Amino acid sequence: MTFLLHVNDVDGLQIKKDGKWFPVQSISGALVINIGDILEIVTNGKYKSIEHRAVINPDKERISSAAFHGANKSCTISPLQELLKEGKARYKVIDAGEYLKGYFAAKLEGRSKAISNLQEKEIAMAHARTTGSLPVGNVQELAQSKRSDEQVPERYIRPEAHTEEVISGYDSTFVIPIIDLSKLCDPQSSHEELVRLGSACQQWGFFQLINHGVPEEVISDLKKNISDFFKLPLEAKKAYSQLPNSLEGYGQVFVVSEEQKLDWADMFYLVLRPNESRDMRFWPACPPSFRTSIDRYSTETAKVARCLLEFMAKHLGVEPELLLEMFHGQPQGLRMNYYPPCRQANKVLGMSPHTDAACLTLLLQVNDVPGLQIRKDGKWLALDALEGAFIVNVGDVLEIVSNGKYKSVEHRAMVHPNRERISVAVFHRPCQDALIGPLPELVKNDGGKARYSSVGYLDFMKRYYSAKLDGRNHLESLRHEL
Ligand SMILES: O=C(O)CCC(=O)C(=O)O
Ligand SMILES: [Fe+2]
Repeated sequence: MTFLLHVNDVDGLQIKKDGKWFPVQSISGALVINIGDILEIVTNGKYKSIEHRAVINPDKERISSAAFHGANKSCTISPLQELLKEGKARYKVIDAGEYLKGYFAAKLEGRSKAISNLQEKEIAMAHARTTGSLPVGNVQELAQSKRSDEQVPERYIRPEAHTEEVISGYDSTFVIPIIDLSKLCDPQSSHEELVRLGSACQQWGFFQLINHGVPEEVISDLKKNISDFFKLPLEAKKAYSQLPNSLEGYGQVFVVSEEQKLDWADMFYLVLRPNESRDMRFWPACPPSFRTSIDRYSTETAKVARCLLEFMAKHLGVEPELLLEMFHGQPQGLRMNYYPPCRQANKVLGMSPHTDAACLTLLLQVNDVPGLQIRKDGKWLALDALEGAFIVNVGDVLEIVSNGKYKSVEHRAMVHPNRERISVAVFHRPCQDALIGPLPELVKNDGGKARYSSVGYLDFMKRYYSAKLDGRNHLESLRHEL
């Protein structure tokens, strides 16, 4: 937004309207306010950034003063998510710094080329890649409609699902670490447990968290509500279906092309924190206690995540505030994953190999059906979830922020031949305007070597979704060769 002041009350400003130039008659003492390119993009084109120019007065000098209110150079510019609910994104996502470069380079071409270049022409696919998922059929329904001797559709057949070696966690060298939060909090045992926590994040990227302090009934209420929700008739669940261009609600994630192979699962995603970003339309009203149990679970898991981040900062040797300020308001999302049974379980995948984008994920197995596998030394390791423990894993953001000390590890989910499997993950992410890059303290300790480029969080997420099916490739694209 620009505020223009006519310093000596001589007019000369003209704006282009419907292809013609119109003079602006200034009112003494008033400011002329105009919308700039960034606001046009952010409002998804609802507000207009209009071309204007200044003409010279034959007799009088003219002086004006403009105050520009711009975007922070480190943020990412894109249409506001809220405004995309009913429609398409009309502009691409871009870093403010990049945008300004394009702006000055194209400055002399009127309505800056920078903004026209950002206008989306063929938006449907591009946008599915950044935020939404292409619609695909409901897998629970598909599974129920199949006779036992019927083949699953070709799009679900994954030859790679069972060609790689899988080891199960009975060999003690392959048991993922167990971290005790009560020991971390107890001064007597804290140091020793902190060393174990650090080593789990560095060597494994995964651990199971016990004695985490989340009341048992908070967990059991949520588990019961989730199981009951997925038992509802399809129509009742579909009341919460994802809208185009959004991941929130009931549907799928990561489907970005019509050719792509599909996962044998349905998903339900909700934004939980900060509280003001909750969209209650998507919060199931059935079972009746569901909303309350999600809310309580959200509060409790956010506490655990904050506590873990503080200990991780301590282990990394940085001021906890430096890490925590990226997570101001503790943004949090929740995903329920429903994997129907599949007679050809050994031919399908519940969830393709991926890393989690967020900083820290807390995962619960809702029923006692195993299926999670993590990549360890080039093999897949099947994980045995401990009753009552959270499976915690380091996401991409934490790998980057820790300058590569902590590892974001690939994992996938398998399907059971005759039992449904349900899991629920809470993702703790940085604020929308955070710049994702290695913490300067850690870079300093690493002899000044930043192992990753810094990018705005939204730009990072765009890369994440578009590279989703390539395992860790989006992370590799940010990694510096050192
Ligand atoms: O269902 C699982 O065990 C894994 C789920 C998962 O990795 C995710 O939701 O990101
Ligand atoms: Fe995951």
